Amino acid sequence: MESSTTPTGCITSSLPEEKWWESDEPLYQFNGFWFRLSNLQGVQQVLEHFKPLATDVILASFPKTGTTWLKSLLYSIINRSSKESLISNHPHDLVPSLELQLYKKAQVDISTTETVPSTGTRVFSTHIPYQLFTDHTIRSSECRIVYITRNPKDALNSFWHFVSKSGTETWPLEVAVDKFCHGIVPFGPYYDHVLGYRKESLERPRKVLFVTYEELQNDTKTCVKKLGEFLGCPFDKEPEVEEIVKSCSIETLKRHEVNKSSDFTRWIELPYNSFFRQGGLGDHKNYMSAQMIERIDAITLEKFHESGFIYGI
Ligand SMILES: Nc1ncnc2c1ncn2[C@@H]1O[C@H](COP(=O)(O)OS(=O)(=O)O)[C@@H](OP(=O)(O)O)[C@H]1O
Repeated sequence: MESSTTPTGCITSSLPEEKWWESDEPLYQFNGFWFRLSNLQGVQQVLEHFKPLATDVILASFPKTGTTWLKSLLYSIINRSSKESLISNHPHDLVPSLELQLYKKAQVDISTTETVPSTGTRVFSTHIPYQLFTDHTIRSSECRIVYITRNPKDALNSFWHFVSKSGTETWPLEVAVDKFCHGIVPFGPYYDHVLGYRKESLERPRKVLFVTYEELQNDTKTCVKKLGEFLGCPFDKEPEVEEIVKSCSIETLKRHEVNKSSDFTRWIELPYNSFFRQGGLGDHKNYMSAQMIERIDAITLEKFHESGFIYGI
């Protein structure tokens, strides 16, 4: 879809607005998706100015679905010779977010960015929904995209913990569930986000690789090999795969001083340690009531299963 409107001038004046979480800024709906104002400005810059190179690798995700994990894996796979840099660098600094970087750099030429020095490959992340990209940017480029998704209940549970921890007030989980079910969550609706990339991965499997947090969790080694093949750097030594799996595990990453730090990350004004909680599958069961689970499952059935995607319950 060619995005029809671009927010310019008074960026939000004509956009639908919704309260998301009491202590946070409101969300604005732009071309069917919800954004914080600070995100929207970055998204606009990317949509207007980002020109991917054919060699670029873009990690796309809905928030809280495994972005940080996949950042460390992609960086380590592409840049195998300097895996040790994960020890002193946070994955979010090694693989910068497109929308946050462009926003902060205020249109400075992004081509000067060095992300993976040993190969020259640039690796960026983005939470921008595929539907928003125009034919002139990522869609027509030869760049490769790896999309990660996660069970919606675990993703929302992770988001809720993240938001609750960063604010002064508690955010009732029932409110978070209600907003999520209405699609009102930064970069949401979650379901449209996932389906946009999934459709492209089915139509253009050499361009978009679709992976899930669950498959990564259940068989990290196989996924790492699949990523290597997709990125054009397949593995021929099993120990190399094993080493990457280990060095990118949440247990290993949590031990690095940089990831224990409560300082703000370079691009995102959030503490380094806030991207590592516990990881794993099914933690939503410890927080969500049966009613909340039922409600999300009903929407998952309607949105995913009815469109042929059996996932998320
Ligand atoms: N290496 C590794 N392995 C497994 N899981 C990991 C890893 N790193 C981060 N995490 C967990 O991923 C959740 C955060 O999601 P994101 O990284 O997508 O967050 S963000 O969008 O970048 O803000 C969040 O999940 P929850 O623990 O369920 O909250 C993190 O703990």
